[in-house]
Order: sequence, then C-alpha cells, then structure tokens
Amino acid sequence: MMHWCTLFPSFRQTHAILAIDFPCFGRSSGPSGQANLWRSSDSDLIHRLLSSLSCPPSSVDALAQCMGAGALLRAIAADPTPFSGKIVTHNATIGAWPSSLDARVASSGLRILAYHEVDPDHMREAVCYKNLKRLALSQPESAALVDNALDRGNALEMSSVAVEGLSRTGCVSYKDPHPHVLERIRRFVHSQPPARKNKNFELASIVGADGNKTCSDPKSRFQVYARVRPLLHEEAAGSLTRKSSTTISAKNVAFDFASTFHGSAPVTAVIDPLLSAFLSGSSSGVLFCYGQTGSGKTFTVDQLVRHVSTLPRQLAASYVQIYHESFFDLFDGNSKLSSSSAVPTSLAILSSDLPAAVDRANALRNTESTRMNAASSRSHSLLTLTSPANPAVTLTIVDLAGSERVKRSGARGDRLAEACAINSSLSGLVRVLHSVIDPAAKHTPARDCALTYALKDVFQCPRTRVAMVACVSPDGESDGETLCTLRFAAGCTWVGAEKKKRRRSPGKRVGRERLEALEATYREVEGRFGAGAGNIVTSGGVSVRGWEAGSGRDVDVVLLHYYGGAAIREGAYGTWDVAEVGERLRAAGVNARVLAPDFPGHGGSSALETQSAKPERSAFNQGGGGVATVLEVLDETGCGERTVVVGFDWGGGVAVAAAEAHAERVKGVVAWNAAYRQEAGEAVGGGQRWLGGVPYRRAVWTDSVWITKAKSDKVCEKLGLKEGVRKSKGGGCMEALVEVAQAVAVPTSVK
Ligand SMILES: Nc1ncnc2c1ncn2[C@@H]1O[C@H](COP(=O)(O)OP(=O)(O)OP(=O)(O)O)[C@@H](O)[C@H]1O
Repeated sequence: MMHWCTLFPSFRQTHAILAIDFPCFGRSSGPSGQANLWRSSDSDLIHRLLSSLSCPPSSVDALAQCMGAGALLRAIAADPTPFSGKIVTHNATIGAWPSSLDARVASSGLRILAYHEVDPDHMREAVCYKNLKRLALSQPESAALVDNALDRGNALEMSSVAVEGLSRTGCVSYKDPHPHVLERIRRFVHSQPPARKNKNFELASIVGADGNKTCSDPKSRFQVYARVRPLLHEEAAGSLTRKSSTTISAKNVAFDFASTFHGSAPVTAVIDPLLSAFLSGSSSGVLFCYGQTGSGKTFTVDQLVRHVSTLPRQLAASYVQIYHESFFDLFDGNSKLSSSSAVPTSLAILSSDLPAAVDRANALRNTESTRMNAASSRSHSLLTLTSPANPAVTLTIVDLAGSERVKRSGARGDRLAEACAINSSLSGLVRVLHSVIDPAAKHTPARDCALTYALKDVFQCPRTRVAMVACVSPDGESDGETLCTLRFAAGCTWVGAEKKKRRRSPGKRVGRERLEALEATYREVEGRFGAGAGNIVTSGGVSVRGWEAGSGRDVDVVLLHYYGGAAIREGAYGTWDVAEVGERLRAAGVNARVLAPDFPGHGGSSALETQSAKPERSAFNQGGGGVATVLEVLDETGCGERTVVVGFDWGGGVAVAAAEAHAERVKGVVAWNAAYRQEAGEAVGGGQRWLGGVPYRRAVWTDSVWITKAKSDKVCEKLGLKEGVRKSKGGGCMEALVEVAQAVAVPTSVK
C-alpha cells in the first residue's frame, strides 16, 4: 500500500483517499501470513468496505499491487459498479482469471494500466501477466501493460525507502516510483476517457460474449432512456452534447439509449409501452427515474403521473416512501409500516383524481433544501397502480432519491446520514441490476436493502417490463456526476438481454426449493417476532434470523458465523441454514428455536460507530464485541436457561468465550473449527471450572489446510475435553449439536 503513498499528494485535490491494509497485513488485525483465511472473500470485502463508505456508483479509481491487485480484479469481475474507470496495478497476481472479467472491463468502460516487474514471484508465465497481456492486445482501449524489463522508458522503476513505525510489526520498507512514472500514472488517473471509436463497443462485446440482445432491440423488456433537463438559473453549460435522438455524450464519451429527451416537454414515450401492457392486464411494469440530486427525477415522475391521469380508468393505487430503510404509507398520513412486507393502503381512485392525491401525499414526503436542490427528495417513492383488467398486474413508478457527492451537496448531520443511506441503497439497486444481467450471477441480492426488497418480484419475474429514465443535468459543475449516471445507465442497457438460461441440475432445483422454503420460514418468523426484514432486529441493531419448531420449545440454539461472513447461508459467505438445523433437531426429537445473529457490521446488522465485532479475543467483551452481541441476542429473544451456543471458526471462539462469560445462561457449547485466540497471560486450561459451569461441550474439527492438531488441542484444553471430534469433510458439527441439544433438552449424563 505504501507503494502508492507518493501519489497521494497529487490526488488529494480530486479524490478522497482510502488506503486499505488487508486483514493480517499492515495495521489490520489477524495473525500474519493467514491471508488464506479471507482471500476467498476479498472481493466481497472490498465491496463491503466501499458500500460502508457509501461511495456512489462509478466513483472509485483504484491503485493496487500484487495480491491486492488480484483482489481488485476479482472485485471488478464480481461487480464493477463502484469503479469509475481508472485502475492502476503493479505486479498483479491472481490464481485464476475470472471468466467474466474481460466482458466486465469492456462493458463498464474501465481502463487498466498494468505495470509488471518480472521477478521469481511475478513471472511472465503467471496467470495475471498472461491475461493482462492478452487483454491489452485484444482491448487496447481498455488495458495497457508495461513490462518494465521490455519498456524501460515507461518502467515503474523503484528505489527502496524504509519507514519507521509504519505498521504494528515495526519498520516497513516500500518502493518509491520514479517521478516520470508517477506523472504518467497521475495523468492516466486524471485523463478524460478517449471517445470510443465504436460507440456500441460495450454492447457489441457483451453480445459477442453471451449472445445476448441489447437495448437497441425494441422488443427488449428493459428500456433505458436519458433525459437532460434545461439549465436553471446561474448554471453554465458543461460538456453534455446531443449527438442524435438516441445518443448523447458527456466529457467526450458517447452513450446510446433507446431515446434521449431534452427540455421540459412531457416524456410520455418512456411510459406508453408499459401503460398499454398494464391496462390490457398482460404484464406488470416498473419505471425508475435515476440520477444525481437536482437532475429532474421528481419533475419527470410528476409529468408521468399527470399523463396516466389522462386515461380515464378506475384504478387501485398505493404510495409508499422508503426512508432510512423503513417503509412509510403516504396514502395513510405517512404512517410507518411494520415491516417491508406489510400491505400499504390501497385507494380506489379515478385516474383523473390521481395527481391531486399524489400531490397531497407528496407534501408528506421527506424533502429538504440542499445546496444542489431547493426541494431535494430524501427518500425513494414507489407509486403502485393495479391494473383494472387484471389485479395481478401492477405498474410501479419509482422516484429514486438522488445520488449525491456530499462534498457538493453540503450534507451534514442528519442530511449526511440520509445521503449515505441513499447512496448505499442505490448501490444495492445497481448490484441487483448487474446480477440480473450477468449470466454468471447465481444470486440476486434483493434482500440487501429495502428498495430492492420491495422490487424483488420485478427482478424475479421475467415478463415484467422495466423502463429506466436516467435524468442528468447540463450544468458544467455536474459533469462528473452526469458521466457517472450515463455510464451506469448505459451499462443497464444490457439488462434487456435475456439472461442465458442455465441448465439447472436437480441439485440446483432443490436449492431453489430450499430457498423458497426459507423465504416462507422468514415470513413466519417475521410474523412471530415483529419488525425486520424477515427476522428481528435487536435494539443494538443486531439482525437475527429465527426459526421455531412451532410446537413448544425444548432448547434455544444460537448459531454464530465466522468473521467476515454472515449468518444465513443465502449469499456467498453465509454459514447457517436455520431451518435445516431446526428440522434436523426436530427429527432427533428436540423442539428447538434456532437463532442466527449477524455480528455488527456483517450480513444484515448495522455497523457500530464505536466498534464492529473485532477478531481479537480482547475485543470479545467490549461494546459491540462478539460476546456482548450474543448476550444482547439472548436477552432480547428471551432465551431461557436451556441455551446451546454453536460457533464456526471465529464464531467458535466467540461461542467458547460467551459460554465462559455467561455460564449461567448457556448449558451447551459446540465449537466447530474454532479459532480461539489465547490472550497474553491467559491460562487456557480452564477445564475444571468449565465442568461445573457449562455441562455439555463439544469441539468439532473438519480437516482443512489451516486446521492443525495444535489448534484443536488448545480449544479442547480450554473446554476441558480430552480431544475434539475430527471429521474429514463437513457434517460433524450437526451430529455434535444434536447430541448436545438432546442432552440440554432432557438433561442426562452426556458430557
Ligand atoms: N425537464 C425539466 N424542465 C424544467 N425544469 C426542470 C426539469 N427537470 C427538473 N427541473 C427543475 O429542476 C429542479 C430540480 O428538479 P427535481 O426536484 O425534479 O430534481 P430531483 O432529481 O428529483 O432531485 P432530488 O434527487 O434532490 O430530489 C426543480 O426546480 C425542477 O422544477
């Protein structure tokens, strides 16, 4: 990371700078040399970090080195949304080149400047070198490779500098690039992207890769339009230029849309195809207005509502706003809805009366005056109409809150929190849209935020027609934001592509059925426990998935996930399937309530300002630490004395520590591949005390490269066990849990 420090002064004017020490490196926690513990989730880590900082889409330039560059390339392959276009790498290494990366780079307009200094660790035969070279030859607009040995004029030559006290391990030596190379990198990052020779390059490459259709196909169910509002007072025109009725350019980059609109005339063409399908009852539709704050989204929605009102029909209409991830019913005095699936008020209304009803409701919407817009919407609004011909068919008009760079909008305090919530939910929407278009995506992350959750049926139903209006401002000061909006919207033009149908194996079908069963379970839990996105949220913001046997309760089982993971086995890094665990226990004669919390800053739980759950033992018991989280869950879900705590990996260490600290509440503990870190001076052999405190204990081990007998022995020693149960692959944890839960439910002499 320090490699790049000399570049920072020149970027300080234009960028907020974020320098990352990956876990186990530099100042970040974790034992050194344990990068393999988190490497499989490094791209997720980068995305979570950017999303926690609420970076708007297309706003991040990146400089990365060695395995950090590999992580970055994986992050781009997974989702290029946050990245704005300039990527500089040095000696990038990667185990396997992601199959979607070439198409991602081509379609997102990213450009990579890659330096390579050949040495025994970074050879020309290495995967990354070979692929960067191939990319530079096949997509010279997107990638350039500088091999230092072959191109001395441009080489990233280095001199070594040692910096005292830079990391917790002492002195770090870093290499200082020569000034002329720094200047080249600086110019690259600050450069305007060149005008594309073939403006359909992005689309062409996507079509080539996947055989998909594009937006220029009028039959596509997803159409993307751009609308440029007129200049307002005191604004001066920027680089936005109209090229044709379907093309506009900003900062010399041309973008193609289904149509572009300029000025104030109503843009009825964007909604007419949706309206006719809606009125005939043939298919549902959703129309989004997307763009930076003050670009004309609310204005456009207003015009569209007035257009709908000219069609004389009796309709049912509901109107909600999403503010800070909660739903409010605008047709019921802006009352808060108890959950994301609660049904809002539905008005039976004549379409001609709709504008007046919407205007009245809009007075209740959260709006504020910012530097960018005198009446800026601080919430997303969703107006949903039900088809008179078919009650199953709806048309939803979504006025998205505007993305904003808080430096420009001057947001502070509550406004800043709002801006962060808005940016992060827009990023959630962008991620969902990308997952819809990506043939390799296995999962649509619709549960990540309230906005995508509300629209999840849209994303899942292949018949729903979708229109997006990218609203942009012609003001020169907004050129940067305009480019981001257009780049994102142009990227969405591939959403129209029918995702290549993957042949599902019977196993995958079972997976989908399980997912649906899980959904049903969440709804059940939601009903029983109250508010939350299919679960409960504690007063401290801990999201807890729950499952109950439904016929009395013998034990409470609390499942703890690994550091950097999530509780529910729904996404890539989830650990548990609460329903599966509950059913397995029920089959073994134990009626259990199974609870799986997400630690603060993980999964659905909010991050704490003071501290997220940290991996060090010393942080377990601090506010927000693992043990404190477990206690909060026990308290707020009413876990009785018959509680079993089960933890995997880092969660296993937390389970052990929680059982030790609250032996009066915990009757059983199962530590699976537990990462228990001994504190300096801590006597591990606490077994004697444990025998009296927590009667039922198991340590389970699954063979893997980093599990050693020594680690297993340490946890066993801590638990007062002679040895752990060692399993060759998976499975052992459930058997141990069944044993312990049976013993806790009907106390026996099992120890
Ligand atoms: N096409 C247009 N013709 C004339 N005026 C417009 C047009 N679009 C927007 N405006 C004006 O620009 C200003 C900002 O528009 P609007 O409130 O719709 O922006 P917005 O994108 O909804 O902003 P925010 O995200 O902050 O809510 C308003 O004064 C609006 O009347």
